Amino acid sequence: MDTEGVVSSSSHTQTAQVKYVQELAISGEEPPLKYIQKDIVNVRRNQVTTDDSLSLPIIDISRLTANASIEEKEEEMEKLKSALKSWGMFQAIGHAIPHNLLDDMYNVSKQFFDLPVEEKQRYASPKDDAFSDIHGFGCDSILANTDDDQVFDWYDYLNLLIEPAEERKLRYWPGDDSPLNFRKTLNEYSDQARSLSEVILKAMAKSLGLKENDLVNQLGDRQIVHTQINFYPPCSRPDLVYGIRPHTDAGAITVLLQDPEVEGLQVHIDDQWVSVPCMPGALVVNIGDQLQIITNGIFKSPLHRAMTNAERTRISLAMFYAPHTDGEIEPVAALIDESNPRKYRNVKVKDFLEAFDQNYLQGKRVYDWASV
Ligand SMILES: O=C(O)CCC(=O)C(=O)O
Ligand SMILES: [Fe+2]
Repeated sequence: MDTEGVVSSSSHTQTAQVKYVQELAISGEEPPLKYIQKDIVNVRRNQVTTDDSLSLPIIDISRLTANASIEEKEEEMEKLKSALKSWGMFQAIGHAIPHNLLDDMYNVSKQFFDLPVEEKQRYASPKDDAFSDIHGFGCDSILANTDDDQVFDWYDYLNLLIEPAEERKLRYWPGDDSPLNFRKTLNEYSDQARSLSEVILKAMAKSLGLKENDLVNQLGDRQIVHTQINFYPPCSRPDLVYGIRPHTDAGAITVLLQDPEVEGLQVHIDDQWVSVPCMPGALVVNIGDQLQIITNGIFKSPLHRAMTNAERTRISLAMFYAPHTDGEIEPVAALIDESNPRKYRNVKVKDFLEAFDQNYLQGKRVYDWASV
């Protein structure tokens, strides 16, 4: 057994010492020790709930837009607010993104991971990138800040910075020839998902009694948009590994295109893990830590995780929206009052992300670090 999860190869890229999970999965053998999570043996704490009354809220975005009646808007905004206060996550239906674009995005993502490893390695992540600054194709084992005790998650990824457009690192972007139309599809999808994120941020602001643009403005005009396409091959022991360990997202808001058929996402609420069902055509939206800070803790950045299974590969595509790393964030003044005193201090985004990286690897949450 390869206990390090890493083999030597004479690859022509900088990432010579990597074994991708996709390759490990081919043998069908038990996962290497390096992937066995220490906390997962605590079966009771890890089990997913059987309580049917706990199901992720569904928000109809069409009821939040100009075409909806005032009553519809108010009703849906209340639902949105309550979903974000308790779950921090919801399924978005009735959004304007055509379903065939979602299918196309899923298909080009799948086609990318179907390419031979040597071809994907042309876009491989450099080994020395910090966790929150990874670009390109990779897997856990290439993170520079993983030490010997670091347990790896059972997934490979493609991580691409989309905005600001002038900061794109196109050398990590698969071309439009292989997979066919990859860039075109990603550009179309990211444009539409960006508009959706703004519709949602505006509705969130209004639901909190703020002006429509108050949250959008917090992200600034140089907001960071990046995508992470996650590829989870089957694992012969899904009870021992995480696809992605329990974590919160660092940014402001995340829009997730889930696999249309294979479940795996779970969210933590009321001390229980709840499965997020596949809803073809829907997008899963969640708050990240920075919006929890900006909303002075009113909206919750939910703990979530991705599980694998023994039979089927699962793919998901997350779009993360966050303030630029040059900026600073703090709770919106109008959300601080006697009943909800200021919870977080003013923090530089750069410092926040550094703290996020350290906390992530230790399985801790970062909001404590930002507390007043
Ligand atoms: O695969 C999923 O459903 C979740 C992915 C995720 O949480 C992430 O990329 O941050
Ligand atoms: Fe996440």
